[in-house]
Amino acid sequence: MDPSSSSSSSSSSSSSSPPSEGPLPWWGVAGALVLLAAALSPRLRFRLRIGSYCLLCLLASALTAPACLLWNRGRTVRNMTIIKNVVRTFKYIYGLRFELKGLEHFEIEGPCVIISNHQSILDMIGLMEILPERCVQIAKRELMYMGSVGLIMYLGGVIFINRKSTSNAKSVMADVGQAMMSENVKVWIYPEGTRNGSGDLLPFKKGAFHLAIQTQVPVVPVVYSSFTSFYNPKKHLFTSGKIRVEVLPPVPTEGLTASDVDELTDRCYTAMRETLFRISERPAEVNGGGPSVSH
Ligand SMILES: CCCCC/C=C\C/C=C\CCCCCCCC(=O)SCCNC(=O)CCNC(=O)[C@H](O)C(C)(C)COP(=O)(O)OP(=O)(O)OC[C@H]1O[C@@H](n2cnc3c(N)ncnc32)[C@H](O)[C@@H]1OP(=O)(O)O
Ligand SMILES: CCCCCCCC/C=C\CCCCCCCC(=O)OC[C@@H](O)COP(=O)(O)O
Repeated sequence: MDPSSSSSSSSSSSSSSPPSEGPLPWWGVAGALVLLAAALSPRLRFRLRIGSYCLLCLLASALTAPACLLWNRGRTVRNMTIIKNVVRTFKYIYGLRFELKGLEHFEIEGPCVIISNHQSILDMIGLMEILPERCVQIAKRELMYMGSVGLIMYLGGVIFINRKSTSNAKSVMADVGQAMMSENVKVWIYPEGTRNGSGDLLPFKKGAFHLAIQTQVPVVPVVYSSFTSFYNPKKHLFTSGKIRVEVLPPVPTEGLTASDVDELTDRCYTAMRETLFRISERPAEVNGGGPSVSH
């Protein structure tokens, strides 16, 4: 019997008979069950999607940190360019599309204080979509302990404050003011002081406005449209979506003093709230603006 024929016969017999139908490996079964459960359960689908985002941030941070260290040898605002280019790819993974308006208002020589509304941890994608060069953020210090994400924030020059201690926060912000001027750095602050997914604005904290007046630099308001059409943790909603971003004209602070903080805060709050309602296609409230400063 010709071995080739026997092999061909065995191969023909093997090619004619269906592949051996052994049981699925355990991981195949587990994966199939997760996918089935996710298809059936919005809550699970939401948790898988937002969990993948957290995992992506942790992994991307762990991989970007060595690049920052090799390229820029430590903590410097120059690392923000590397971080920005990495995070900007996330929008493709989650199907987020940005419509940008007013970027020319970022073309400011020298430092400024940028303020924007803050809706969720997804804001990092919107932040990096338009982040100008040499711009760092003010963050709650708890974020420093978020593993590789905390490390990458540190390397990018993020300034950590203790929100629970006004005196500590004020002294840190005073140091920020000096660094802004000496190192020609812009500072991005979320004046609401916390995430707010309501589709409206929380009353503004005053630190950003004190900082701008103390350094006599302009305040540049930035507004992101409401995420509620595609992201709502309470409804386990997290799909793809469009985000309108509008950079408003700089608000000058030359000649202003600490006694002008409340008026400057109100002016920015009102302009941002009107913009938020407009770009989110939400009817403006009949009774005008809400409270602008924390009481
Ligand atoms: C490669 C993959 C990467 C994957 C990860 C992606 C990105 C990571 C990398 C980089 C991006 C990092 C982005 C991080 C974003 C983090 C966002 C946050 O953490 S938001 C929360 C923290 N931020 C804030 O809280 C800012 C807003 N808060 C303030 O500005 C506050 O004013 C404050 C300074 C914290 C003080 O807080 P307080 O509650 O006391 O607020 P008030 O404003 O009411 O002030 C009380 C009182 O003090 C006076 N005041 C305030 N500040 C000052 C000042 N600087 N000087 C003088 N006086 C001040 C104020 O006027 C009040 O007095 P009065 O009522 O009499 O007027
Ligand atoms: C080894 C320790 C590992 C820790 C695991 C951490 C798990 C989460 C990991 C990554 C999450 C990605 C987050 C990207 C940065 C988000 C910045 C942000 O938006 O923080 C919220 C803060 O603005 C306001 O907080 P609050 O609304 O006041 O609350």
